[in-house]
Amino acid sequence: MAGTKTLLMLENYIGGKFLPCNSYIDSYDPSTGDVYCRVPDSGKEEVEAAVEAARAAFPGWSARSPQERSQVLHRLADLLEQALEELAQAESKDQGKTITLARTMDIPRSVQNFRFFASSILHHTSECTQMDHMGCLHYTVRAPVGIAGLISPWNLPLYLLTWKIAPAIAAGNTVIAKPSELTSVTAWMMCKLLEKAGVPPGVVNIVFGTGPRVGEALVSHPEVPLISFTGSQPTAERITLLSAPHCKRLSLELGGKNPAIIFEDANLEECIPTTVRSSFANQGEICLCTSRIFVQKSIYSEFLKRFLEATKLWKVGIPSDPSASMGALISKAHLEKVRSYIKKARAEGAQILCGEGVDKLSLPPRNQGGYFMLPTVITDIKDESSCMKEEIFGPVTCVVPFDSEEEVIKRANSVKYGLAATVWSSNVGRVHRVAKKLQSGLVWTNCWLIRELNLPFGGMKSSGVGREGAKDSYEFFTEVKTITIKH
Ligand SMILES: NC(=O)C1=CN([C@@H]2O[C@H](COP(=O)(O)OP(=O)(O)OC[C@H]3O[C@@H](n4cnc5c(N)ncnc54)[C@H](O)[C@@H]3O)[C@@H](O)[C@H]2O)C=CC1
Ligand SMILES: N/C(=C\C=C\C(=O)O)C(=O)O
Repeated sequence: MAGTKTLLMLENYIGGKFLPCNSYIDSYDPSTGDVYCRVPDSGKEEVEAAVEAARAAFPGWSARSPQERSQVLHRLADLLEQALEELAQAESKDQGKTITLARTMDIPRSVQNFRFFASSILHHTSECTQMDHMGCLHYTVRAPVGIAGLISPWNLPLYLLTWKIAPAIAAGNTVIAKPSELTSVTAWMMCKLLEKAGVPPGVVNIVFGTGPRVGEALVSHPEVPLISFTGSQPTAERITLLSAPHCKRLSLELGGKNPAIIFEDANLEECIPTTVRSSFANQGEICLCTSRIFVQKSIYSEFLKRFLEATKLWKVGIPSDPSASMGALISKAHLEKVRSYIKKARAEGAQILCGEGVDKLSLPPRNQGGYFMLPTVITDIKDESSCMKEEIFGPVTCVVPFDSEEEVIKRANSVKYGLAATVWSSNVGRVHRVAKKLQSGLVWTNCWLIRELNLPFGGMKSSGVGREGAKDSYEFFTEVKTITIKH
């Protein structure tokens, strides 16, 4: 355990108060491998306190009008925006991502999440049907469910946490959120803004700590009727199991093994830089990242040559370097896991064309213990290989050739995941046809990660259960009732 003198010490935020914890976990700076922060190691006791606070806050918060709640969300968005630079610096240090990505994507999107749901909550309508022959009118009303349990991962820390908190409180719920123990700092910083934004005590409670301790205490608590989770599939299975005795409502956003399908008529000028980005953005640690690139045979050699050239320009640097395209991976354990996939691929006879084990990484002496690796491109690999089947969640992508449309759809669909696919072609008919046949909750054609927050976001098959977005999140975070009036 590290000495505590110079370390950043986080506290839980419960009932509008910062509260210390009995025990703490070390949190590492991924760019150096040094402990720099200590995170509360909360458990059942803290969840109990948070439930009490959330329960007490619920009647007042849920009774406010959507307009009143919307104003609070707008104020919070403004305060986050004012603190953008400070939050971006903190996110980059805590997660290992580049400062540029934190400044241009993570924190702006966190701000947008509050603004978006502050607006969308004002525009929902309910349903009404007539049954004149029975002299009846039927209509629906929606009400917040109660205390929402929100569990978020380490890859897009504030971005994904706010994507859950914003719709939950906009709809009138109170929440208990548990960020990843690996990246808790920006959630704690946001807590400092809640009172000023006008969020009443107990509406947003944040308990820090590990999944098995505080995560499970939250999921198992009988007074938390709904859980929204983003993370890995094995954890989702555990959450499902623990929620089953209480019949909880679950939203599960899980992993992907996302294909990019590149047809011979693709615009390679646009396709290549976008596919480099979709493979390696945020060190490949986004569930939407491309990890299987299928290229039509007639352009395979040209694509591979140009893709490799572009990948080699994707600069790995320390997170604070504004010219870096990629920073450090989240943890030593994760770096080792990602490297193990490359080892396996090599042992199976695949070719590693660039990156890990091929090129040399150059880092300042202070960062030699950081969790860095180069973007890695694998080829000559079989569809059955674990690199082509399992989520690696790192800067590794496989490039393989295909012949026909029918063949590539079958191969793209041949994994257990179904989250996000990209299709590159200038043939509009083909683009529609292929998009429709892919088993994927999201299909981007001739682009990647252009988000329309109104529309459903989520995966098929093992990539998840449920959807998030304006209407979908509203429906998840509210209980619907059908009322019949006989007149
Ligand atoms: N969005 C995604 O698709 C993500 C996928 N992953 C995948 O998962 C792999 C493992 O990463 P992890 O950090 O271990 O993901 P994870 O699924 O274990 O962690 C996500 C969140 O769940 C919590 N958690 C863990 N165990 C829990 C439990 N038993 N009950 C309640 N909450 C629990 C964690 O503390 C964290 O807040 C990655 O290598 C990657 O492949 C990881 C993060 C995000
Ligand atoms: N859920 C994830 C990304 C979501 C992105 C978005 O909503 O735009 C993930 O990487 O886990």
